[in-house]
Amino acid sequence: MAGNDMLVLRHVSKTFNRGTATEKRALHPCDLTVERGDFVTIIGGNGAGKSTLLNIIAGMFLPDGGTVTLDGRDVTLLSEPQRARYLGRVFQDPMRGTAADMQISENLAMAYRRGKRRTLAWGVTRDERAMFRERLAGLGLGLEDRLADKVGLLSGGQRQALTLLMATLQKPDLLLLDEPTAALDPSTASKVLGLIRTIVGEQGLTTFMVTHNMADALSMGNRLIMMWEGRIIYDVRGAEKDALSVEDLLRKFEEVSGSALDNDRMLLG
Ligand SMILES: Nc1ncnc2c1ncn2[C@@H]1O[C@H](COP(=O)(O)OP(=O)(O)OP(=O)(O)O)[C@@H](O)[C@H]1O
Repeated sequence: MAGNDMLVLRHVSKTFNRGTATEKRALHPCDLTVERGDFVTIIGGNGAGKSTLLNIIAGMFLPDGGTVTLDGRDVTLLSEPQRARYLGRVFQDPMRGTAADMQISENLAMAYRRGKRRTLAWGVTRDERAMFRERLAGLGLGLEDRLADKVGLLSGGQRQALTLLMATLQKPDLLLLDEPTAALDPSTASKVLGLIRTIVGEQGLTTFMVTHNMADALSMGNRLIMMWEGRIIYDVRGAEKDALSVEDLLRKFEEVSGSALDNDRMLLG
């Protein structure tokens, strides 16, 4: 394997409810190589297999066949908690990434200690607190003065920003963003996208971002993948991606699928 490949999927497939009336092939055998530092945006209609792909990478469930290799390690059979130390994840639901009844500093401490040997005494050290304050200040949301506040007091956008910070506090091999701004109002969404851009850029993180917003899929990242019916039908990067418009994406979708993109949630930007 080339040393620059961060994630390699080989013939990864997934069928739900096999052998029953509700059998659903969510992912046809799929091959994908993601280079270190790639920022891949993923678009596609409802049920195209985007979340299935992310969930297989995260170890939420095992593929029926194929292998997942992360930074040279075969992680195909590793459980989700075993994989968690290599991955950072932000979900669509702002409630999911953080513990509401714990303080901001405690949430950050949990993220910071992930994968390390637990210390016996619970409690946030003075050094950690200073580091958290500095990192929170970088978000530009005033959270650095609210370390002792319970996370449940924060707005959805603040929680997503905090989840993003937690997911990247220990530089992950791979950052998985599953529609991270879909539940936010447009101005908050654009702030969170700005933070994603900054943090990913600063750390040079290898990143996947599922989005229903075509304009965001075009403006973020260096590579774009389009999915349809459990297949990757378009994969474009660099200058070729930069030159694309939303209309180009719609045309591409029609060309490959033989149908217009019919999706209430698909935002054309
Ligand atoms: N746990 C599951 N059990 C049964 N079927 C599932 C499960 N998860 C996903 N599916 C089915 O697999 C297909 C792909 O779903 P997936 O969630 O990956 O699509 P998606 O592209 O993320 O769609 P959306 O944009 O609507 O979230 C869909 O038909 C879905 O109903």
